[in-house]
Amino acid sequence: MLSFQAILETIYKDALNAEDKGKVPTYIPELANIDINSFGIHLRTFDGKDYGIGDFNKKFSIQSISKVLALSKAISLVNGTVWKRIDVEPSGHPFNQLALLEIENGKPRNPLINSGAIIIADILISNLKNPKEDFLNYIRELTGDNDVNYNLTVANSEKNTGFKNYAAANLLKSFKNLDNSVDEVLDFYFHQCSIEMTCSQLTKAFYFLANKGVSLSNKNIISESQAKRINAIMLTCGFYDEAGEFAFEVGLPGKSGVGGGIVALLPNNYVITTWAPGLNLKGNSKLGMLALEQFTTKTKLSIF
Ligand SMILES: NC(=O)CC[C@H](N)C(=O)O
Repeated sequence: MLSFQAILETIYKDALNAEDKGKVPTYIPELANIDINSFGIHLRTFDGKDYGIGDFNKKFSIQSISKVLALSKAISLVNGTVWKRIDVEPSGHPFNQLALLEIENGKPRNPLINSGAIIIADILISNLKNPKEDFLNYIRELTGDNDVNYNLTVANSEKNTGFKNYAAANLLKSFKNLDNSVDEVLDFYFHQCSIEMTCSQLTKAFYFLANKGVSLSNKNIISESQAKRINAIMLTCGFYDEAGEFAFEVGLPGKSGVGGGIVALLPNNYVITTWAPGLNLKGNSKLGMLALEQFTTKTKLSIF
């Protein structure tokens, strides 16, 4: 097999030549300004090596990738409560779809679609002393790097335009599945989505999920069984109505965000992050998916 660096270089070159790079999202105005030609990949293997190419040290908006870290924090605080309020089934629908939520009486299909993540935000607000500060510190600790911050312009941009998230939170409230006020929960949720990180920071932050719940700095974040379950949820729900396609093409648990990032991992083996801001019609990074499909095909390192 070629070296990991050589494989990343081939994938990188091929992806840059792709004719269709997808489209940057415009529904969050701040994200529409990002250069569609940005592209980075970062890989960390369990023998302690790491490999990067392109814009892997440039910060981007992690958006829905934050949902996995918020879920991990909530589970570490109140495991049982989470599953009384949210299900663990793929939705087969876009991340911000509301119809199912109404039909299913305010119990979101899973914690990685917006309605589920809004409940996780509610749980964190109820259980953290200083929610926004504590959550940011949690991510800094996972990453081993204090240079991780909220982007307040992006958070405000979403606050002014996130009408569907307001609708979801109001629906949850009407079904009595939201303890705190709609405004307070969405303020936290928009901040959480606005966090900016690089590919290499995200690879570090997600290490504990590939490592039985133990972080890069050897701290027990969640139990081995909880890590297994979060990976199962990423595999079945991490890409909304494209989760099947991602499992089919790539074969790894992972999570995407509309900022163009994707983090994926092979337990006990590696964590990989890609960033390419152009999205496909389902809201997942077009080149990121292509690159990861190539990576697991060329290395034969997937869960299947
Ligand atoms: N898929 C995403 O990354 C969506 C996150 C975005 N902040 C939203 O709520 O719409």
